[in-house]
Amino acid sequence: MAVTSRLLRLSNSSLIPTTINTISRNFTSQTTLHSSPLWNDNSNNNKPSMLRKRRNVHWVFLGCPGVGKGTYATRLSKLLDVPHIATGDLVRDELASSGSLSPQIAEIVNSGKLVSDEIIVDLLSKRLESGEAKGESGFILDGFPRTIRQAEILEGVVDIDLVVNLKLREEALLAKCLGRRICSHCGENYNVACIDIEGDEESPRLYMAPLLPPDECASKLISRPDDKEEVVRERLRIYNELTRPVEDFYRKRGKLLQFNLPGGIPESWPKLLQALNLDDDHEDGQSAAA
Ligand SMILES: Nc1ncnc2c1ncn2[C@@H]1O[C@H](COP(=O)(O)OP(=O)(O)O)[C@@H](O)[C@H]1O
Repeated sequence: MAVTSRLLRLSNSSLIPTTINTISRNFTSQTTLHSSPLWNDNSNNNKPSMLRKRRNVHWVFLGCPGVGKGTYATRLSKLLDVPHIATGDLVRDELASSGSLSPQIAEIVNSGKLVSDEIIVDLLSKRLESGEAKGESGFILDGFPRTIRQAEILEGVVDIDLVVNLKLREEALLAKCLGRRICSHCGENYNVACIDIEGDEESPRLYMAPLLPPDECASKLISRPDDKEEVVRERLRIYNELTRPVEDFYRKRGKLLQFNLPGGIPESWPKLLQALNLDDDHEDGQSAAA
C-alpha cells in the first residue's frame, strides 16, 4: 500500500488518536516500508553480502519484566548500528525531567501499571522526531507495543520485520528485577542476583552469574522504584494479561521469533546471534560476552 493511502487510512481511523499522526509521519518519512526480513533471507547460512550490510531493521523486543530485553536490544543496536528505543527509558526520562506529564505518570509507573497508549505514543513520537532530525534510520523497539491496541497502531504505520520474544523461567524473572541496579552516575545497568535453578525433567539447570559493577560504580548504585517485589509481581500480572496477547498477534503474522534464554549473557548472546543469523557479524565473541 502506498504511503499516502496508508496515512489516509490512519487519519480516518477512529482507533488512532491525533498524536499518532506524528508517529506515522516519523515512521513513514524515514523507513523503508515492506522491507524483506533480514533474518528470513539467510537460509542455509548463505548470507548475501548486500543483505549483511543492510542495517535498516525494524525490530521489536517482547518479553516479561526482568527477562533482559534492554540488555540484548542494546547489544544488537550497537551491532546493527540502529537506535535502541526503550519506551520504559522514555517514561523514566519524562519523570526525571519533571515534564508536564510527570505527575500523571509517576503514580501509574510506581504501581506497576501501564501508562495510557496516548501518553506512550506521544513520548515515542517525540523520540522518533528527534532521531529523524539526527538522521537515524531503523530501530529496535523495546517495551512497545505492550497492548494489542499499540500493536495495531504500530502496524498502521510501519512494517515490522521481526519480533524477538525473549523467554526465561518464571522463577528467575522476579530475582532478576530485584537484583537490578543502575549506576546513578553513568547509567550503566548491573545485576547483583546470582540465579541458580536446578534442572528437572522439563528444563535444564539455569545459571546466571551476577553482573557486578566496577569499583567506580559500586558506591553509586540505585534501584528502580518499580523494582520492589509487590510492584514486580503486578508488572508480571499485567504482562500476562495485556502483553501476552501481543505475542499471538505477531505469531499469527509469522513475525515472532521465540528465544529461550539458556543462561546469562555469555551463554545467551552467541546463541541469540545464531538464532538471528548474525553470528558471523560478531567478530569478537569474548568482548561481547563480557
Ligand atoms: N508501551 C508501553 N505502554 C504503557 N506503559 C509503558 C510502556 N512502556 C513502558 N511503560 C511504562 O514504563 C514502565 C517501565 O517500563 P519498562 O522499563 O519497559 O519495564 P519492564 O522492565 O517491566 O519491561 C512500565 O511498567 C509502564 O508503566
